[in-house]
Amino acid sequence: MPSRSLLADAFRACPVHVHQKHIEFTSLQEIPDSHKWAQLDDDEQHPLIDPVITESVPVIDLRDPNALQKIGHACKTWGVFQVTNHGIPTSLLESVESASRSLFSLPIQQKLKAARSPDGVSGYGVARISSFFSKHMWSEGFTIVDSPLEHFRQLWSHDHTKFCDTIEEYKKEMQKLARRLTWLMLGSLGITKKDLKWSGPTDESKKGSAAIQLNYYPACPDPDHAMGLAAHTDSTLLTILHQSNTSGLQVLKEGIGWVTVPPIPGGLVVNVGDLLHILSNGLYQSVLHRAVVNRTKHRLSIAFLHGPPSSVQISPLQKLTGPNHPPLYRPITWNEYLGTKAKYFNNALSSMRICAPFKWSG
Ligand SMILES: C=C1C[C@]23C[C@@]1(O)CC[C@H]2[C@@]12CCC[C@@](C)(C(=O)O1)[C@H]2[C@@H]3C(=O)O
Ligand SMILES: O=C(O)CCC(=O)C(=O)O
Ligand SMILES: [Fe+2]
Repeated sequence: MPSRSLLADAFRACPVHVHQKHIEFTSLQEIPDSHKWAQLDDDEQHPLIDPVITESVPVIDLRDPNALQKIGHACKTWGVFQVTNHGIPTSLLESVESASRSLFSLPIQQKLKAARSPDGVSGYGVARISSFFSKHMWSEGFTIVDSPLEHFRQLWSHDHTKFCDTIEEYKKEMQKLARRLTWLMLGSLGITKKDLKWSGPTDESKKGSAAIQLNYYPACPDPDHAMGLAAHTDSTLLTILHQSNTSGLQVLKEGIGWVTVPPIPGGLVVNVGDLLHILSNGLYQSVLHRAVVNRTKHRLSIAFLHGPPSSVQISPLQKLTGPNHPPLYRPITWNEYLGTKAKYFNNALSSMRICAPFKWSG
């Protein structure tokens, strides 16, 4: 594992102060006004779609000989897909889920010992994007960048080692899968390792950076007026999400509305992130998604946020630009992009556009 990644420096210059009292969700019989959102299904522009009667997010078996082409199609049309036969052992997914469950079950005072600082990236707290909303979200999060040792020692003074080992193993396996998926996603656009200067296979400094986000959504007495995690795109190349067996993830499909991504046994959700959208010069969409909550069941999700080495400049790949397709975005590093996102949130991409968007044909 690389010692300390530059990603930890990303928010030093743009601290996020979220003025939110930490509450014990489970003790509440009704949602307080601070957490009450407008009726979620009232959005006429983006209605909620029943996945049984409409299209659903593609499920791709990585052993399928046509996986490359199916992945390319999913990235262009949905910006998200689920993968099966991905090689991550079920036992590891269960261990990381169980570690997350233990973490969020701790008393609030204990969790706050590992609270994320306003200018930090790692630790316990609300989602960074909370500062953009007047209402609070019905969730708790824990972000891991680099080693979780110090925070885990504060949470569990005696048995933190086993939780650290689980996270390290998860990071190692997910890193491999993320690199494989990146090549499949870029490969279906005709991009090879030669086209990407920072793609060296072994050099530590060229390995992508990553963060792990543990999300916990307690059961909620009024789920239609609560938001687990508000609509956002991920500031990554790609995100791999494991969700516990309760549904809650929804993605916005253009021209259709919010579509639920149901948990499937052994499946992992893969989102196209903003940096892959930039690399692909707009061919792949970074998917807008959100998490809703459930009246009786709590839900956990574990996101592996995969990015490039944090100091590498990301810009539209030369092979995907030309007279009819000029570069849509200026070059930017992952760290700079996280700063831009912290400032402009869902307008971050448009803030770095250098030419008017165009439609790709085909
Ligand atoms: C690498 C990162 C992406 C992220 C910000 C972070 O530094 C670590 C947490 C990530 C996360 C997870 C929940 C949703 C999200 C929007 C947020 O508030 O924190 C993402 C951030 C992102 O993708 O922009
Ligand atoms: O919990 C989910 O389904 C979504 C989580 C998510 O979008 C994230 O962690 O970035
Ligand atoms: Fe996300």
